[in-house]
Amino acid sequence: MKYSEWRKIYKKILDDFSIEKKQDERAARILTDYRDQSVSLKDIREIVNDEVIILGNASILKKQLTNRVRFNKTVIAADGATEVAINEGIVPDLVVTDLDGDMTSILKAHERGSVLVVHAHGDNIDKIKKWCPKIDKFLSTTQAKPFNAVYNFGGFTDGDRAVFLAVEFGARDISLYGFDYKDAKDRKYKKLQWAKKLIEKCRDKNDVNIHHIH
Ligand SMILES: Nc1ncnc2c1ncn2[C@@H]1O[C@H](COP(=O)(O)OP(=O)(O)OP(=O)(O)O)[C@@H](O)[C@H]1O
Ligand SMILES: Nc1nc2c(c(=O)[nH]1)N=C(CO)CN2
Ligand SMILES: [Mg+2]
Repeated sequence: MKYSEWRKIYKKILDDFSIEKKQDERAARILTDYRDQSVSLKDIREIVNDEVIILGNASILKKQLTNRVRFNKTVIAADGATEVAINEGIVPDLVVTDLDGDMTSILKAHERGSVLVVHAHGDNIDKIKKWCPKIDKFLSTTQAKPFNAVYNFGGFTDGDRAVFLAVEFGARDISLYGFDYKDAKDRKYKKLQWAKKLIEKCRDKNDVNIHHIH
């Protein structure tokens, strides 16, 4: 999604969650301290196939992954879903994270070959400073205005950002495991309602198939 289009949605999100844009921008600038660790867009393009599986972190995920035959599509884990995937012996091709999932599992996945997509926002600056030095290579994203090698493909939560990223890199058919927008409370519930709305928007704008696996 172009930033000119995302900006209108971003304004509504800033209002809805009382997020300070200036802090999001500050976080994005801090990511540039790690620019020598950048993964190229070409690397991401090679990873994302036509058919993609995205793992969200709803409590149903574990059951959905247990006893499944291994996937032969691109697998993208959204943050906390990485822990469930790794415990089931699945190494995601990509992990989309704002660094508040289980970092031991995320770093383990990275050691085993997962490429990380690290998102900066005003409320994870400490986590960026703590974890980015420990990551070999990653792609940087922001929800504010993109610049240099800090990208914005659209999306807000780790899960819907994974959908926007997949579509940006050519995915046409996306299966969502571990997505249950009602399975949370308070601020997290509100975030999941945004995730749902944004995934629908992404599907309608790009005419891609998105299946929720139950
Ligand atoms: N019921 C659910 N509970 C948690 N995550 C869900 C659920 N359904 C879908 N998801 C997706 O899985 C993603 C990863 O979940 P995780 O629990 O790691 O969330 P999170 O790191 O707190 O999310 P965020 O940082 O995006 O708020 C979420 O960003 C969301 O898009
Ligand atoms: N500033 C800010 N940005 C975010 C936040 C958040 O809590 N604060 N949470 C997100 C998804 O969980 C994504 N972006
Ligand atoms: Mg997260």
